[in-house]
Amino acid sequence: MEIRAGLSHALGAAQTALQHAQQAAAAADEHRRRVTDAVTGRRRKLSAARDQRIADIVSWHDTELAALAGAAAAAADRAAPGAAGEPWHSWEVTPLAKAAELRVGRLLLPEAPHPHPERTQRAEPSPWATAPGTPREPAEPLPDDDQPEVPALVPLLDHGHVVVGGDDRLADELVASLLLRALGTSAAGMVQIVGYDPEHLGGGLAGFAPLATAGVLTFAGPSELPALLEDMVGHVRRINEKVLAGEYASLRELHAVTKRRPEPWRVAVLLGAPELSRHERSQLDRLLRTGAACGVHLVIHGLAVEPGPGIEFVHAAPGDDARVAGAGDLPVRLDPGPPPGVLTATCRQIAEAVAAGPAPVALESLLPEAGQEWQESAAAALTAPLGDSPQGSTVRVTLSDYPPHALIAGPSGTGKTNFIYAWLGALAARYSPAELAFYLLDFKEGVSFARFAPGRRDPSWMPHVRLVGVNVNTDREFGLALLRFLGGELRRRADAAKQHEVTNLAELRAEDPEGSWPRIVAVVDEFQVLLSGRDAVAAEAVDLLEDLARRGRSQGIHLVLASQDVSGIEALWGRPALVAQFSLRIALPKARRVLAEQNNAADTLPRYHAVVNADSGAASANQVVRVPAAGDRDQWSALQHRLWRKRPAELGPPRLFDGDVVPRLAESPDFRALRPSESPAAPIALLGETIDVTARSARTVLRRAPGRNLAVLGTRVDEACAVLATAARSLAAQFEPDGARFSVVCLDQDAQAAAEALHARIPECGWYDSENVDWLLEDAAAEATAAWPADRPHFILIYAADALPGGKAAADQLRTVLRQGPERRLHVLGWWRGAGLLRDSLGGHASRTDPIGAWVALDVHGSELAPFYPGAGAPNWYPRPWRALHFDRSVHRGAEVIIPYGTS
Ligand SMILES: Nc1ncnc2c1ncn2[C@@H]1O[C@H](COP(=O)(O)OP(=O)(O)OP(=O)(O)O)[C@@H](O)[C@H]1O
Repeated sequence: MEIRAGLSHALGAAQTALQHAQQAAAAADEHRRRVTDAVTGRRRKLSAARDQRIADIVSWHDTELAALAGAAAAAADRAAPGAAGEPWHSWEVTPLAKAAELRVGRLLLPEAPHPHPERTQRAEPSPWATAPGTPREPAEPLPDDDQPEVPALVPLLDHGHVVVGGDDRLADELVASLLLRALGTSAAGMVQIVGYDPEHLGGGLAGFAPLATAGVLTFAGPSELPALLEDMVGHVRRINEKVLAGEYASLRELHAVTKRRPEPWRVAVLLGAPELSRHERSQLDRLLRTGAACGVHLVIHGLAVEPGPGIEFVHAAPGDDARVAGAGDLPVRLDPGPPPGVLTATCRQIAEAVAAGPAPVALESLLPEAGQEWQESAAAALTAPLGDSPQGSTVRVTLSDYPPHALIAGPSGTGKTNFIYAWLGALAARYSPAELAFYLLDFKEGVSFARFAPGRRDPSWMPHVRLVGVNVNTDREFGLALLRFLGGELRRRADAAKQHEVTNLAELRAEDPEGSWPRIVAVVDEFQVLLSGRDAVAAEAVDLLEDLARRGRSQGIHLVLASQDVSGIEALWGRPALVAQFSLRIALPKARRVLAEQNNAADTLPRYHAVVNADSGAASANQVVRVPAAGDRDQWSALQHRLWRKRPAELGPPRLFDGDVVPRLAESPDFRALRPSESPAAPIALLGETIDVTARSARTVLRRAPGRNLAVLGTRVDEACAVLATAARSLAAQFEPDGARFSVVCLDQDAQAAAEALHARIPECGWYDSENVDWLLEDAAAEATAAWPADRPHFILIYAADALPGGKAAADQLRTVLRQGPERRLHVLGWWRGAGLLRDSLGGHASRTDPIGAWVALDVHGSELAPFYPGAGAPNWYPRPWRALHFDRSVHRGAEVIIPYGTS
């Protein structure tokens, strides 16, 4: 029992223990299941989070890379804009403000990104600013074409040199690309290429051949490498010395500071070379070191070059194997060479532009700032800029005691007139009219100086201009008149100088500060017309010129003589003393003889340039200047109006003498000044306008004295009628009504209308023709011989006096009137249709001619006038349309040329 009881107890305990154990096992199971579940869940979550994170990172990476590639492409665009980087299919010449890097191919980036289109387009905010980890939309792949392409660029112009190695064909294409892009990014002619291609004799640059015609491309022969290198080294030396001159470190810097580019880029293309000598090698190294600062660049293929600063190495190879040293290890895919069509067309275009010359510079560049005009004093000199020299410095021209006068030469069309405009404009803007006066004469046909005077379209004038003569090619007397006038002014100045005991203008001005002593600049364009021929006009002109040139220098009178060709002007070269005074010489392209004999600078001048030489043309004094365009009407009138508005109130317009214009009596100052008076003792008959610096009328005075008749000689009806009408109208203007008697006799049908018109203009004027002229003559002859004094003057105007009817009786009466009338205040103003016919009226060959005290000859040759001209000779007169020769015994030593007034 005990045992049983013991067993059963033990059993019970065992069962309990089992139960506990089973419970514990179940609990443990449960725990294990829960833990397992939790692990699985956590793992799933983690991997989801990881996936998300990875996706984010990939997306961020792609976007950043794309943005960076975009930024790189944009930077490349900026570094290589336009023609420097544009693909060939859309390529065109685009001159840039500064040198750019040049595209040779594209960089192959390590992982081609697939950016989101909006992101790559977006420039701001910078992709750098975005924190990593920010969720991004997944990148979408784009078609290949839209991927930002990052070009491979190499610097050349203003930076350094390029050495190309590798595949020959690809290297040639690459060199062609570089050169064309360099040409296309600069102004025509600013990149000059020298080719050295001993293997293919220029074949490597064949496409550029059109440039050779314009001198933009030259070739050095196989043996000429030393000369080529020497030449380039020479340029570097010269540019360092003269152009940079210690002031700038490089042309690039000079350009950045001054905005000027005085030298072209010179690119030497060396395509293969034999072994270089030590000297050649050192020249090459010198260029590689120092050339770029002076715009001398080398493009080398087939020649070993050590790496160095500023030297870019390109390895030409197909596919992805090309490399550009500047881009590190990145593979480069090279562009194909330029299409032949593009290459040839571009080269032609550049050659044409170079041949056409540089674009003109604006007149503005010579003028002081607006508001700064008229600030200079002309006491010592007149100085003005005329433009820039090719080296970029401003070229100034001075007129003073030395050099006092200028000689300008340039064949037609080379810009002589333009040069004069530019010079006068630059002077006029600096010196006020009180400091400077211009007298301008143009012997060429045309009206080039007319712009300085008021015209119908533009009422303004250049305030400094006192006289403008245009279309004076047949009126050489006008040139003479100007020289005489200047001679008078010279005397006035010399007298004043003597009075003040001074020797030149600067001193005179200091002694006489209140006086008006402007410097005078007298310009005579095509002055050879004045000096041509061996007549009296030429002789007097040369004498006057010589005197003016010699003495004018110290009195502030400066002569500027211009001509298409000074070489043949005998009157000039025959007088070495005269030529020597013209020490300022200005030669336009191809001008002959204006510079010294050995000085050929004008032969090679480009268009719109001039050689200015202040030392009588000695080569050492040459200054080349690029002349701005001053011919443009708009630019000119802007300047003229600006100065015109500033003119002093008392300054009137200049005298304009236009040889093509018939003057009008109503506008003659002398005619307008005539007033009627009681009984003028010396009535004035005006005859026409003199060819003079002032608009003066020629006149003859019909006082009571023998010989005071006027004869008009010649067959030209209109001119003869014009002279008679002028005389009659001017006489009539001096008398009260009834103060004088006028009779018009018309004996020529052709003059009828003019005679009638005159008759109608003069009140109470008698009219006679062949029917009743006998009455008048009878009356007049009686009057002329009467014993009683005449109560008033009587002017008889006879049209065609040689046609007088009435035979001998009438002729005698006329002779009596001519001989005796003037003393009785009876004056004949007659027109004879020839000098011989007048002689007949006076009584034939042996008769005296003194009843004709004054005459006006039209188409009558000088020699026929001898009998009416005192002394042995005949006046120098070759008839020309609407001009007449006037002579008045009582006042003239020689005859003067006049212009009849028009009939209106
Ligand atoms: N520096 C310049 N820049 C731009 N154009 C110019 C320049 N010089 C001259 N020209 C132009 O060239 C042409 C000829 O110039 P210009 O009339 O001055 O020559 P010229 O030598 O006086 O000829 P000509 O004796 O036949 O009158 C004009 O159309 C003028 O506008």
